[in-house]
Amino acid sequence: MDQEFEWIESIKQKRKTGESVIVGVGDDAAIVSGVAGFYDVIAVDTMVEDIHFSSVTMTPEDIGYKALAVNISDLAAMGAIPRHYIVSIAIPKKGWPQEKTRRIYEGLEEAAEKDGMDLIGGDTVSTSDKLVITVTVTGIVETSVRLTRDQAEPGDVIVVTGPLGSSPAGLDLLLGQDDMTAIPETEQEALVKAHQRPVPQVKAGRLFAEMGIRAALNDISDGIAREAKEIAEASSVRMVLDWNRIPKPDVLTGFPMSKQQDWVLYGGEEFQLVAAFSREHWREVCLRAQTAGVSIFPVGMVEQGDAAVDLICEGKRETLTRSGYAHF
Ligand SMILES: Nc1ncnc2c1ncn2[C@@H]1O[C@H](COP(=O)(O)OP(=O)(O)OP(=O)(O)O)[C@@H](O)[C@H]1O
Ligand SMILES: Cc1ncc(C[n+]2csc(CCOP(=O)(O)O)c2C)c(N)n1
Ligand SMILES: [Mg+2]
Ligand SMILES: [Mg+2]
Ligand SMILES: [Mg+2]
Repeated sequence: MDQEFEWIESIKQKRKTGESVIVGVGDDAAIVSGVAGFYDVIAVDTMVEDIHFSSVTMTPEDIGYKALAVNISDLAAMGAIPRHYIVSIAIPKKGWPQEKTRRIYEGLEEAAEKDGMDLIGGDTVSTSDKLVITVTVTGIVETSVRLTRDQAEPGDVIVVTGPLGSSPAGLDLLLGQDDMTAIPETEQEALVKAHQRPVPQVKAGRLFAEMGIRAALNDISDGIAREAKEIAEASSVRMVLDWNRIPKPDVLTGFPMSKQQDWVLYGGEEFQLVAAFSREHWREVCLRAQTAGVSIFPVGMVEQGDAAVDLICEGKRETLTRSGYAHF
């Protein structure tokens, strides 16, 4: 059998694809069915070896899992129901034998399983240097729903769906960048897991979509400081965050404030959602969240003013000048 053909056979998902896949892996392109009353939602994110992961920080399974999870997170931030994914992979000529690369697909399938996503296609090429994996995802959202970054209004409450800081702290642990030996082993493992296996907040996104309320939603890929700034700019509002209210792992609170802020505000790769919505919906959001098993933490308020992010911390209110992770 032709080697490339054999490779494609080996990476096809084991689960049978759903009924929406009319033509899946194996032809020139995929064909999927549409859904009446819904729009298609499409996103793409790339992970590059030694930028987003290294042999020290992630196993091949982790790489696959995370490459899809970060994309599902963008669907969640639009309130979408995940459906399909397409994988483009550039494999270095050295250091990535076929069996090791195939393990990436084990991770991809693991991330796909929870939301019943189907692999519908992809591309495989070689590269002279680092491994690059690009995943495109599709989902659907009700045509009436618009959970975009420009939806925040003065008076809104700002919430996040989970603790911040774990993933960057986990990365520092993996890279041995800080003396974190004081942290108990099980807690260390939790931080590392948050980095390697982030959980996209699909249920939380759907909660806002199903409620049908006005809300600005963003997933936290580059740190809350940057994601809040994106909402501030798109909505022309001032986002005011209260440090004490931002949920963070207890084990981080013993570190110097500047280190804590590096992790919690600027670290990123959390893949929690940050949302701004009217205070009049606060009670209903909380009730629905409880029923759905979604966590909601109020972390600040939206005010009128120049597009900026203010932080209230240790009795002072200051406009944040630093941003989160940036590639350039
Ligand atoms: N090279 C590009 N060409 C076309 N559109 C792009 C390109 N890069 C980013 N975009 C678009 O810009 C917008 C913001 O992209 P960005 O990647 O910052 O969002 P994100 O995926 O939420 O963040 P992150 O990549 O940190 O997870 C999206 O609409 C995205 O599709
Ligand atoms: C080995 C290694 N070194 C550094 C980092 C940190 N890092 C890389 S990309 C990124 C932001 C999200 O990227 P994007 O904006 O492309 O979504 C962060 C915080 C890592 N994950 N692994
Ligand atoms: Mg992106
Ligand atoms: Mg995003
Ligand atoms: Mg993204």
